[in-house]
Amino acid sequence: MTSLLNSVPPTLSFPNIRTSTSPQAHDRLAATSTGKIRRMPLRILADTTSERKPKRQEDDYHSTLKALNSKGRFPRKSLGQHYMLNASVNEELVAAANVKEGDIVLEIGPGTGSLTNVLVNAGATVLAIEKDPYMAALVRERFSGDRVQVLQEDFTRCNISSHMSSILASESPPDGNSCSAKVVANIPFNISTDVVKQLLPMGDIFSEVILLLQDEAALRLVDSSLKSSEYRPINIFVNFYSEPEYRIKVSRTNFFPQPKVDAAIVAFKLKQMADYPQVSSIKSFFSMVNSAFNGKRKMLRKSLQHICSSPEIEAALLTAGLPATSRPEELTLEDFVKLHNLIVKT
Ligand SMILES: C[S@@+](CC[C@H](N)C(=O)[O-])C[C@H]1O[C@@H](n2cnc3c(N)ncnc32)[C@H](O)[C@@H]1O
Repeated sequence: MTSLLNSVPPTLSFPNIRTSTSPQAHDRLAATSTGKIRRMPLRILADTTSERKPKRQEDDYHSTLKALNSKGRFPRKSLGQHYMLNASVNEELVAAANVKEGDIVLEIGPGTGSLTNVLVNAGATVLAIEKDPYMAALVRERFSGDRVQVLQEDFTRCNISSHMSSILASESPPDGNSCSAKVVANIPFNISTDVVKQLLPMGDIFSEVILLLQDEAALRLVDSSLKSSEYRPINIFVNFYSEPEYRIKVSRTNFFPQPKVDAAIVAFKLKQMADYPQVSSIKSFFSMVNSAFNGKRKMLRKSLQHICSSPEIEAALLTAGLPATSRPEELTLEDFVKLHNLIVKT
């Protein structure tokens, strides 16, 4: 695994904002400068032509902090506001999704817009969902002449299918073909599970979901092996709906303020519905998987007794090529699928 270490020059300092990790200090970080958001003069020229706009300069440490200062904002811990200071991490995120001219990209939590900037430079149309009204206003203002739509909403509560359907309908080419979309986001760590649960079953809308996650959570989602104590229903869920890949470790030193943990880029290639494992009912499948893990130490012939009798479960396990004494952490996704189709009558 590669690690992007110390890519923010350690000698750089910004006089108005101090970095710290304690909650009190996090909330005390006052932004006192009146510096304005940097705008590239070439943008104005580009607005007057139908040609593609010249690329803007990438954000760096100073521009990110300056953007925060321009709105008198200080990072809010409750919103997981750890801003990316290293443009090459944003480039990695965009490259992982292979974003091309004309792609439609959902970004969750654009913050100051440093990743949005790279997405726009790659030619994407961006739908950005930002919960913080001040940051939503900042990004809306910053990208006012670009193909960027900013919605001030809580991602965990918004109707993302409906937002995406509207944007896909308006952006689809006139030949009747619909275009597919991607997700690229540096999300707050505290909503990672919600985001994964909401987005992975949306293979009809998104082809790739590229997220910057907490490193440990990323490893648990992607690498959890059978019989490990980290193996959970979410692992079955992730592999049911996607092909996950741990891409690159990102050191905590790349964020402002610096979090207490490292991060990692994870790429989820979403499956289309036709490629999901064949189960008679997805709802009853996950209900069975959750019940199986509720009694993690229990054998399946006990924890699944509400579905059918112990002898029937033992017989199904043997038919599936598994020991009658199997426990949930010993079953792969394929094993769970076989077991479900043998014991659940829908
Ligand atoms: C980790 S910061 C990343 C900011 C920016 N993308 C960057 O790379 O610097 C997370 C961003 O998500 C926003 N956010 C937090 N909770 C959110 C939610 N539930 N829905 C949408 N945005 C949220 C925060 O306000 C913040 O701007």
